[in-house]
Amino acid sequence: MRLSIPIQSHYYERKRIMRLFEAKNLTKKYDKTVLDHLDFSINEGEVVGVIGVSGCGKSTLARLVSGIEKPSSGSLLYQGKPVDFKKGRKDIQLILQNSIESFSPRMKIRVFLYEPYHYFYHLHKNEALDCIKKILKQVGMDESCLEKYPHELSGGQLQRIAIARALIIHPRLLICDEITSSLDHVVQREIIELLKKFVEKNHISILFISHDLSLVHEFCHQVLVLNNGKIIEKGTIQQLYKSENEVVQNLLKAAYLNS
Ligand SMILES: Nc1ncnc2c1ncn2[C@@H]1O[C@H](COP(=O)(O)OP(=O)(O)OP(=O)(O)O)[C@@H](O)[C@H]1O
Repeated sequence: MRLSIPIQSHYYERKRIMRLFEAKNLTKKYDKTVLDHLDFSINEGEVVGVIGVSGCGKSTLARLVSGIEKPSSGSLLYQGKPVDFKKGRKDIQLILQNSIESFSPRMKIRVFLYEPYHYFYHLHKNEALDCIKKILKQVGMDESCLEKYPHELSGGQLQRIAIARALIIHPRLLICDEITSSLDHVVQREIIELLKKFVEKNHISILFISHDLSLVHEFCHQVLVLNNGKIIEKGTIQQLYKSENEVVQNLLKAAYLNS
């Protein structure tokens, strides 16, 4: 009993430092309630998966966490304080399923990758070029892509460029909304391996939205199951396999049948 106070307070301190992002009572209503009082947190260096059937609110969640849309009620905390999306724009980045939509068709990849250096770091083009070459190497692309337009690259290559651009900004939290859905299995694995390296090396956190449970299994430390806008289960994927919730069991069964 005498030992419990220091141990608990030490543990609490550690937890407090590690917690990067928190959603409390997060609610979004359009004509109906799409997200209903969600509570969850993401620690530094943690990959949190979000799964659930189509229409359960996954992309809406991505838009709220990335600040594209405002919640109807509830709060979003970053390092324990309400997220200031103007100031914190750099720290939280979103990558979408169809990267081609985030590219301007008339903008060469070189310009697309230079923009964040200019906007966030005020770097001159020549100074940025060295950094761009480095990050391209890290995402497994070579310099020849710099003079190309988006339509000249494959879906997998564009997704790597989108990841490169997000990483240039040095985010602490990366939100990935179905980023591998339109890619074949080999490229999907390559993208996951790439992200794993960034998590390990740079200790970034990821909110990983996916309907592919095998990727979630392989990549995520913790998983949230959304259903009708509510979190119906959270835990490791191993814990989900033990869930008695019928919706969770059906999701796992469907994943097994599709694999
Ligand atoms: N801007 C909006 N206005 C009104 N309703 C919306 C809006 N955006 C999303 N919705 C509704 O919110 C619900 C959740 O949509 P959302 O796209 O978040 O689901 P999802 O789980 O990502 O689906 P999917 O897996 O099919 O992409 C849907 O019923 C959708 O019609």
